[in-house]
Amino acid sequence: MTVIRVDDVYKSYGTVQAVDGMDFAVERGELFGFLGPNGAGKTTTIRALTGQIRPDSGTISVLGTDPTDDPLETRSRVGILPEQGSPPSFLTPREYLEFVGIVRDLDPEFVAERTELWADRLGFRNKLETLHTDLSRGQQQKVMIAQAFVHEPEVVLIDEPLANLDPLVQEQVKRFLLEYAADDNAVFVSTHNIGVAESICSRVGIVVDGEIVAERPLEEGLEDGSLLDVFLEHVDEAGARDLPVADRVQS
Ligand SMILES: Nc1ncnc2c1ncn2[C@@H]1O[C@H](COP(=O)(O)OP(=O)(O)OP(=O)(O)O)[C@@H](O)[C@H]1O
Repeated sequence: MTVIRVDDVYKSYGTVQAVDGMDFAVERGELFGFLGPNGAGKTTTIRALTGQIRPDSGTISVLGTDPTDDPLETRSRVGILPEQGSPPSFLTPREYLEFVGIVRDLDPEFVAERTELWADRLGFRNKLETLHTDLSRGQQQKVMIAQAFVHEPEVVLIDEPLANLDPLVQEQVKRFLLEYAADDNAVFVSTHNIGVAESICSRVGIVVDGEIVAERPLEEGLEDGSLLDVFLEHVDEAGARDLPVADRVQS
């Protein structure tokens, strides 16, 4: 069943054409990778998927609803982990997750139980009562992951999921995302990191200059070389320069 559908979407900021005829669909059970270089239009697309901006033209449907028609309904059924989002500096993780629970109209006992579960899963239990301002960037990222999943959404939109996390936690989060998607949910991961896309995604769409230029299923390996080869084939020199060094030297 299709849970995200983006049909011929365009969005410009003044003279910059950020999204330029974007087309894709994501099904339940998929961990879909939205892979593109800096400035490809990934964040703009996520903002449209969450109803924060209205496309200039084209249509978007998330769980059967146009997110700009009913952003609150969309956000109640969707988990969002924004790029470089950080929790409020003046709250502790426990207070913030309680706050998210209230906004999402969740039972406080359920939220308290989920808070413990996420704190254990990501290893921030000893920081539950510490103000975010006193947490490291990686610890704040863990709290942001917890808030995206606390209401057990059917669709989760994540911008650069593993940013700032240490390798052990990266592995735990990868495993969790795979399990979460397989449990009849959909996880949409936006990233410029080929390694991340290759290691977790069941399917990848390569985004260049505001549109998807290639799509590949990844579960059974690629027929036309590595994902890096496919990526480089479709991304111009400027995009290739933006790749993390580890990805450039890996082929
Ligand atoms: N508010 C804005 N005003 C003007 N231009 C913008 C704005 N937001 C984004 N852009 C431009 O739109 C294009 C797409 O940006 P977007 O943030 O969607 O890319 P991205 O793929 O998420 O990049 P990155 O991987 O660097 O986060 C870029 O050229 C960017 O400079």
